[in-house]
Parts: sequence; C-alpha cells; structure tokens
Amino acid sequence: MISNLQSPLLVLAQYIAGLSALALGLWMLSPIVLRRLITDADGSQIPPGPNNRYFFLRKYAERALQAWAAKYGPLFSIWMGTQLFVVISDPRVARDLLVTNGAVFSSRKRYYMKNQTILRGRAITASEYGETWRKHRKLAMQLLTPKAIEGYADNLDYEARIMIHTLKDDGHSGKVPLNPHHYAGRFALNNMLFISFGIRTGNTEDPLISRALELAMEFMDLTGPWSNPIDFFEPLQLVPTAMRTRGRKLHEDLIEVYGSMILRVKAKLDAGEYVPDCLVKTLIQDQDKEELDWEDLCMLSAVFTLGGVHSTSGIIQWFLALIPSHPNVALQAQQELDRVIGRDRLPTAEDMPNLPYIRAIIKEVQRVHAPFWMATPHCSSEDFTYNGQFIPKGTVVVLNCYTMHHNPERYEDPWAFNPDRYLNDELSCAESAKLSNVMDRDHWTFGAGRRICPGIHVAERELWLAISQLLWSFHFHSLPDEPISLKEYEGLSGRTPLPFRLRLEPRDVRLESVLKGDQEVTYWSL
Ligand code: HEM
Repeated sequence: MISNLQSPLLVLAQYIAGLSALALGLWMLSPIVLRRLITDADGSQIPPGPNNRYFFLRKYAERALQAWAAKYGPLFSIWMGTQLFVVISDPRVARDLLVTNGAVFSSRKRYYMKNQTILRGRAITASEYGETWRKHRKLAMQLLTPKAIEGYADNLDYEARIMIHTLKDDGHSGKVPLNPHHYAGRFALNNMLFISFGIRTGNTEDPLISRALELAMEFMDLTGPWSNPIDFFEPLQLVPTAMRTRGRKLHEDLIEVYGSMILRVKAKLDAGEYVPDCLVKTLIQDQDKEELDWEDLCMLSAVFTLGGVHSTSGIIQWFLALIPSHPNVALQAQQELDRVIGRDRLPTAEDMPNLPYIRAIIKEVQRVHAPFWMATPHCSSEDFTYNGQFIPKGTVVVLNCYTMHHNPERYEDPWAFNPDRYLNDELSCAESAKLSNVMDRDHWTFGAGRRICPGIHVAERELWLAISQLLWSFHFHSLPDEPISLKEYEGLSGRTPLPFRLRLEPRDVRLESVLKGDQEVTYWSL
C-alpha cells in the first residue's frame, strides 16, 4: 500500500529534479544566446567573454582574469550569476571609460554582502554615484587634501618613528625574529585613528589594535568582488547561510566599535572639552546641516579604517616580504640614504625629492603587490557603446590591475621586481594618475576616475615615511627555515602576505640615539 503511494511521488520528485537540473543547465549556458540578443540600437553586442555563468571565482581570481584577457582582449565580459561584468585590462580603455566617461562609469553595484549587509549603502565606498556620494566624498576630502595633511604631518612622522622604535625594541635589535603585521598595522591604524578621531593607541598591547585589525580582515574576507555566490544568486540571500550571518555580525560590530568611539567624542564636545580637529568632530558639528544619520556617522568613520589600514599596512608588509630576497635593492637604497641624509637623522617627508631610488622602490612594490588587484568595482549608470561594444546600464566594471601591472608593452620584464624602471619618474602617484598619456601612468593601485582613492595623498606620505625610515634603520634578514611566500596571500578584496617573520638588525649603533626622545604618548583618550 505504502509503496504504491510512494512510487508516483518518487517519480514526480525525480521529474521535478530533472526539470530543475535542465533549467539550471540552460540558464548556466544562456550567455551563448544572450551575447547575440543583448545589443544597442545599432546592433552592437556586449564585449566577448566566456559562454557560461559563474557563481564565484576562486581565490587568486586575478589569474583567471589574466587568462581571459589574453583570450578575449582588453575589454571582456563575464556573467557572475545574474550580474554582467566587464573587465578592463588596458590603460587606454581604463582612461576612455573610467576617466573620460566618468559620468557614466562611477557608480557602485549594490553588492548584497558589502554594500547592503555590511555598509548598508552608507560609506563613501558603497554609495551609488549621486548627491549623497558627492556630499560624503567632500566631507572626507576635508582631511585628505595635501594642504590638510600638512596640519597633521608631524603625527604621521611620529608614528613612523614609533614603529621603528618598537620594531627595534621588540626584535631585541635583530636578535628576535618578528612578524611585522602587528607593527605595520598599528602604524596605519594610529594614522587613521588620528585623522578620524584625533586619538592614537598608546601602547602596543592595546586591544583596540587587534579588534580593529580583525574587523578590517573580516571585511577583506567577506567583500571580494567575485567570491560570494550570495552576491550573484539572489535566492541565496533568503537562506540563513554562515556568510550572511558573518556579514550581519560585521555590520553590528562596526556600529558597536565605531559608534561607541563617536559617542565618546560627542560627550566630550557636549561637555565643552578639547577635541582635536578630526573627521568625527566635523561630522558631529555638521550633522544637521549635512543631514547625516547615525549609520552615516558610523560608516563614514569606519570606512577610513577599513580603507586606510589594511591597504597601507599591506604595502609595508609586502615591502618587508620582498626586501630580504633583494639585498642589492636594499644596499642601493641605503647607499643613497647615507649619501643624501647621512647617519645622524631619519629621513623625513622633505627628503622625498632628493631620494629617487627610494621613491622608485615604493612605486615598484605598489606595482607588483597592489593590495587590490581589482581596485573597487565601478558600475555603469547608463547604456554606453564603446568602440562598437555595448555596455548596458548596471554592468559592473572591473579594473584588472593585475594584468595591467604585468603588461610587457608598458613594463619591460614585468614579472621582475626592478625599482630601476621608475628611476626617472619624478611624479607622485596622485600626479601620475592625471597624466594625459595613460601609458606613462606609474601604476593603477589607487584606482581611476572620479572614485579614485581619496586617501592617495596621505597613503603616499605614510608609505614614504615608513619605508624610507625602515631602509635607513635596518638590515633585513629572512629566516633560513621560514621561506617568505611572495605568491600566496590573505584576504579576498584586499591582500596582505601570509604571516611571515624576519629579523631586523639595526644598521648603526646610532639608531638608538636618533630615536631617543620618541616616547609613546596618548594625545587624549576616549
Ligand atoms: C596604499 C594605500 C591605499 C590604497 C592602495 C588604496 C586603494 C584604493 C582603491 C583601489 C580604491 C577604489 C578606487 C576606485 O573605485 O577606482 C580606494 C577607494 C577609497 N579609499 Fe583608498 N587606498 C589606500 C589608502 C587609503 C586611505 C589612507 C584612506 C583614508 C584616509 C582611503 C580611503 C578610501 C575611500 C574612502 C575610498 C572610496 C572612494 C569612493 O568610492 O569614492 N584609502 N582606495
């Protein structure tokens, strides 16, 4: 009796499963047809690309992009679930789309994980192109212009010196190997805390450092532009997956950590106490005028930490990962430093024009180890046809920095770490980004067009101070039994090296006296 009832149900279930598999298969292969059907009024088709849909791209997605760019050319398209992407792999196409046609290509996709769940569309980086984004960008820029940076230049210099100091002390002058992650992270974090809240972490054990770095790492892991099926297959957004739970938790953690710091700044201001000029002070004072709500405040201040800590500290870590295996580069840099600066003081920002080899090293690290191989994806806000290729409104536009940074037409022997290639480049990265001949631009690490990184000036200053002072201070030794990987990395949207250790041996006994007087201070506490 039971088996009689079961068999028709079983058949039906099998029938439905078969139909679903067929529908899914057809849908997966539908780009074969869509590539012919989606056209502009003149019949121009979308850029070429693979004929199937993907749910996600695995780790090291840049390698897949490199292979597709070789096969399909400098502008190719790909479907991630329901979302159409185009990928730019050539500087001229980047200029034509992101810069010249910035009015069309400066929005952001409403990524489910990053923009809707974690940032809730608030922070500049997640805002769609329009009035709100302009307002947020203007507020952020108040503290990030070259002129504004001069106001806190001493703080940046101080943080670099403290980093050198703690590396020397904790490394027992080169006797004890160190993982530089914490030190580079603290340097970048303190700079961002000062700009955002007017504070710093007064000791290396401060739990705020680990907490902030943890949140930044979680952000980098959850917000890969290709890595989350939940971003490209809407039904998954209704399912209580571990990913969704992590995204929601991160949003709450950001509100808790940054919200509580904002409340403490506000309490001080309300009590008439001194608060240094900083982003949060401006936001609180202009809150009504700028019509900012609570989440705007939290996310605007959080995004400085999320955007400015991992990226800057990542480049410092990549530099330290690279340099032990390039002793000639270190030697040449140190000869330049000794010739120009001497051995009685650390380099400062004012020395930058006189140290072309160090400037070249920093640009080369940024080229071979950009923290974001795919920048932050833009999104088109109108239909657009480029050189006979149709890009529909709502297409996600990815800058394929990995392929662009390894283009032999632009960089001779592109896979080699060779700072010499930048020796005659006297421009800052910000100036280089404005060159009319884009083939001369140094690299694309800070993105392009209207959304180009607003922190570019402060990041350049920080990297200069950190890397020139590290080179001035130490010899760099890897450990014989602990090879440093230059290929693998952590993070999906932002990348830092896998944990590694090295020994930092002071170059000169005078390091002690040069650093004398630099002590940990807390400007004020929250
Ligand atoms: C070496 C360090 C840094 C690198 C490599 C970097 C890289 C980038 C990139 C690739 C973008 C996306 C650009 C685009 O959409 O085309 C970006 C955006 C952004 N960055 Fe940075 N960044 C760095 C440091 C900083 C710092 C120090 C801050 C804050 C003070 C910051 C704040 C931001 C913000 C707020 C955005 C979003 C801009 C927008 O959407 O309009 N970044 N950054």
